[in-house]
Parts: sequence; structure tokens; C-alpha cells
Amino acid sequence: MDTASKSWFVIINPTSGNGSGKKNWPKIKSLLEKHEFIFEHVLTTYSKHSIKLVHQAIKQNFKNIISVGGDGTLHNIVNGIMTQNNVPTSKINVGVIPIGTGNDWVKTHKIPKNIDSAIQLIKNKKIAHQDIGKIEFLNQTKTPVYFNNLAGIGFDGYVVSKVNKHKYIGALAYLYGTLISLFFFKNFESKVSSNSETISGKTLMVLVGVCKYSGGGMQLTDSPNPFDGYFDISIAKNLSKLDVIKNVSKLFNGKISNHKKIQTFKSKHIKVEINQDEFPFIQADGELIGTGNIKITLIPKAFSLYC
Ligand SMILES: Nc1ncnc2c1ncn2[C@@H]1O[C@H](COP(=O)(O)OP(=O)(O)OP(=O)(O)O)[C@@H](O)[C@H]1O
Repeated sequence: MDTASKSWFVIINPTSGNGSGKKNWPKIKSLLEKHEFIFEHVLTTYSKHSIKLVHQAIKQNFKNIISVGGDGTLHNIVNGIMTQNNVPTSKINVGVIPIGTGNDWVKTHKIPKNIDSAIQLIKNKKIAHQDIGKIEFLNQTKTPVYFNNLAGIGFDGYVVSKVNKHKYIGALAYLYGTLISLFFFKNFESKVSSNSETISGKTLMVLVGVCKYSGGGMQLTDSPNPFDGYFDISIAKNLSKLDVIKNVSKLFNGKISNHKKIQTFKSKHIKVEINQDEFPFIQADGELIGTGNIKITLIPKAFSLYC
């Protein structure tokens, strides 16, 4: 009998939330049992392990996955779903129990941080389909990376490189990473092409949003809607460090996109080329994914989530 298609496959990142995954798993497990979930579970043992686990689970005919972790764990699960060919991606449903540090993606969908409430929400089995971004590296033999929240090139990527080293201090790591980056990051020369327009020049960062929050609660793009078939794109041009410092509060209330040196627009695709020798970092959903010239395209309603 095929029980897998009716059961849940639970992936736990024990390292997420600075060890919160490991600490909370016994409690989550007993709550899932209390709510009569039939499930198999695996604790990840290395970074990106979730991608492989998702491939295996889908091959075994699991259609429902629960992510116990933060934004990085969900990002890897999404990449597992998007890089398999057995089942249409929108037929694999994902529920999230957020126990990460930033937990930015859940904020858009108002998924509760309380564990019991998050489980209850999954149990309600209300499904939505959101858009997914696909990043392809130009002139590199690198596999594409998919994102469900937001990707950024430049300052944003630099901040992630600093934040990930300091997550032991919790959500404050995001503020710390931003401040440290203000001292060391240098604006870069870019050429951005989208909607038959080209924007060239010194750039602080290019942000491509599907959902609303990143960087521990910052709202950096104008009005992203994960269901509308468009990216919300912000190009922060040659902002100085003083510009950023003066506008720190606006990073968190969404008003930053009104700044005169920030251009925002909606699009289904974007190409970002770097016109200098040193390549800035690229981040996707808070994970560093490399450097280089990239093309990003939107895949409408590819990801099925419990919300
Ligand atoms: N067993 C493991 N050992 C080491 N790293 C792991 C393991 N399992 C997963 N990872 C990595 O842990 C990283 C962080 O996970 P995650 O983002 O879920 O937690 P977080 O950083 O605390 O939360 P957030 O991203 O919401 O701030 C991911 O990059 C993931 O690849």
C-alpha cells in the first residue's frame, strides 16, 4: 500500500536558530504525534543535506514535507523540489515550523512562530501557490539556484557573509552584519537589464524580491506579492555610507524604496552583469550562492505551501 503519499516527511535542521532545531525537536515531535500526523523524519547532518533528502522523499512518493528550521532550511527544501523531475513542483506541498534565526519568509505568509500554532496551521491543509525565482550563472557551469524569498547582489550579499558568521548572537546578527558591512563594502560597477531597459553605473545592491521581508525583518523592495507573477526589483544606485546610515530605520519600514537613488520596478526577468574585476557576493534567501554575471527568471506559482 502507498502510505507515503498520505504521510508527511519532516526535515529538521538541528543547527538552525543556533541549535534551537535540535533543542525543540522532541517537543515538536510529540506535538506532531498529538495532532495525529503520520510522518517519517530525518535530522540533517550537513549543509544542503535537505536537497538530497527531498529528492529521496519524492522518489518514495511523499507529497507533503514539513521544514523544521529557518530560511536556509526552507531554501534548500525548495531547491530540492525545483531540481527533481519526478513530480510537478506545484504538487509537493510544504509546511514550515519556523525555528530559525531570522525566519523572514514566514512573515510574508503570516505563518506563526509559535510551534503549536504553526502545526495547527499545517493541519488545516490550506494551500497556496507562490512564485519562485531561478538564478542562472552566465558563462559558468554552475547549476541554477532557486529562491522563494529574495535574492540580492552586492551590499546585501556582503551583509549575509558577515551575518552567517555571527548567528550565535541571534537576530541581532543581522543588525551587526549591516553595521560591519557599512565599514568594508565598496559599491560596484554593474549593468542591469530588464524590461528592455538598461541601467549602468556604480551600485550598492540589486534586490530581486518574491516575498516581503529579508535580513531579519527589513523591507527592501517596494510592494512584493508572491502570487502576482512579478519580481519586485530595487536597484540601489551609488548610495554612500552616510545615505545608508541616515536611512537605517527606513530599511525596516519599507520606505527605503522611496529614496531618490533607488529605482524600483516590477519584472519577470532581470540580467545583472558586473563591470569590474572584483565580483560582489550574491545571496538567495540568506544563503551565499557565489559570484558572477547572472540571469534571474520568475517561475509562476511553482511552489505549494501550507499557509
Ligand atoms: N546538520 C547541519 N550542519 C551544518 N549546517 C547545516 C546542517 N543542516 C543544515 N545546515 C545549514 O544551516 C544553515 C542555516 O539554516 P537555517 O537558515 O535554517 O537557520 P538559521 O540561519 O538559524 O535561520 P534564518 O536563515 O531564518 O536566519 C543552512 O545554510 C543549511 O544549509
